[in-house]
Amino acid sequence: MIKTLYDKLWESHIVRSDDDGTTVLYIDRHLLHEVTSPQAFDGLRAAKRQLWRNSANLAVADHNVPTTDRKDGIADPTSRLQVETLDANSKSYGLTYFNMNDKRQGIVHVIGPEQGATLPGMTVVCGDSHTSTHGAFGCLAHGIGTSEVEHVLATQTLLAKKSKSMLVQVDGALPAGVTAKDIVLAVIGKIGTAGGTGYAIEFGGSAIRALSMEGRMTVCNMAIEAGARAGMIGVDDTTINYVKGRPYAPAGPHWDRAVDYWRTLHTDQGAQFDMVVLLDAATITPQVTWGTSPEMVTSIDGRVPDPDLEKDAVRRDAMEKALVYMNLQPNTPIADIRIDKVFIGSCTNSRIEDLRAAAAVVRGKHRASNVRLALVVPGSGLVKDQAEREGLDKIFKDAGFEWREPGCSMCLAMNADRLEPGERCASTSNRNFEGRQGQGGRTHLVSPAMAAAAGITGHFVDVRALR
Ligand SMILES: CC(C)[C@H](C(=O)O)[C@@H](O)C(=O)O
Ligand code: SF4
Repeated sequence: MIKTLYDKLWESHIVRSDDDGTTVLYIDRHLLHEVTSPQAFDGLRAAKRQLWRNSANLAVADHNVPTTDRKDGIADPTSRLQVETLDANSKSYGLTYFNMNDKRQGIVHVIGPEQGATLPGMTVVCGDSHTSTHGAFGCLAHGIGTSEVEHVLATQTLLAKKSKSMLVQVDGALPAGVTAKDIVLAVIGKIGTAGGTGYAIEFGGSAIRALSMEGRMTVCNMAIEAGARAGMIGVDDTTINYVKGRPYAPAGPHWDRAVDYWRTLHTDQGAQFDMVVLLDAATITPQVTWGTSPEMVTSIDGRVPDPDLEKDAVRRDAMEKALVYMNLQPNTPIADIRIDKVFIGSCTNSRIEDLRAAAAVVRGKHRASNVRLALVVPGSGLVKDQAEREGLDKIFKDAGFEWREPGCSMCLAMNADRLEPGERCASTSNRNFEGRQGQGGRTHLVSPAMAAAAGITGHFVDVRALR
């Protein structure tokens, strides 16, 4: 029988399925962080339930951790309480937990794959929308709510209904200087933030196949911003080579058996999708968002759009509102927009390859005088170590960029790293909603190379012209 990757992942995890499609799905890996787990543990305790399968869980503190000296602990009482609560819950339930001083600590979506805790063929859930990231490994991976976190802890299953399937096929060669982030921003620009609603998206095509695992994770990470709960990519040699030798990956004879199975995890030739979207990689340029939704995006050589030219009244309203919030005038060339801060980090773009790309741009140059702060926040302690072994920290520091400890940081400003009201930021993160990086802050989403380039010139610039 001819199947999509999604069919295969779904069917191999059904515990029970009712006539109306309601399905009890087995969950292989459950990742936890401090924001969405406290009530789940409270519920578990109140009902006197135990963990169904302790070893399926991996917990880490990431959203609220400081990115400067951690010896002083966490100053903000709310953040401190959240992290201490995860410390205590992990201890009392005997969970595997990377606390904030553990070298392996980092953003939950960076450390899962890094540890080999995310493996092809798994169902992976976490109380976090960007769990779609893990789909890059040929997994069925998506975010869940806090009551579902409790359900998974107690039963290792989830109640779910199958989504429709969408193939986003990106063929051709990406131009130099254009990255996975530009692909996914271009996809969202094309289908919109509601385009994937009700679908599980598989990304395919030669441009996706050519991406590293880091790049594939960037693409799947933002499937949720296209409205889909899950994004996924079929398994190939790139996947298998990445997983090999990681701490939680199978070894010895188990490895060979696993690889045999993993190699079946791709969509069969001729399988049908409910919807197919095609993109030509050769036409994609460096992307910059200009508004307060990831779909409000254009090319670096474009201009801020003019709402007066928009015929749809709802869209026109949203554009007008966004331009007021962003303090931008219609028709302004994107390259004329000056920035105050740079943020290189987040589960979208804080892996080693992202840091290498940014460092290659800033090497031997210096932060522009109008850029008050340029933060580089590695996705994990191990990414940070690797970057330091390669001398990337020195390149950033010499260029006037700050080199920080791992965590979510200024992606959502739950810790001390934030934009002040009115500040404008070139950010490698995934959301540009009002106030996302601090109240009144203005976020422009870009790739790491583009964020680095903006940090050097003080305004958005085509990174391809800078080299
Ligand atoms: C805090 C968490 C629930 C949230 C999410 O689910 O995405 C966060 O990670 C985000 O990126 O906004
Ligand atoms: S880095 Fe940002 S998007 Fe990712 S989990 Fe943290 S807050 Fe959410």
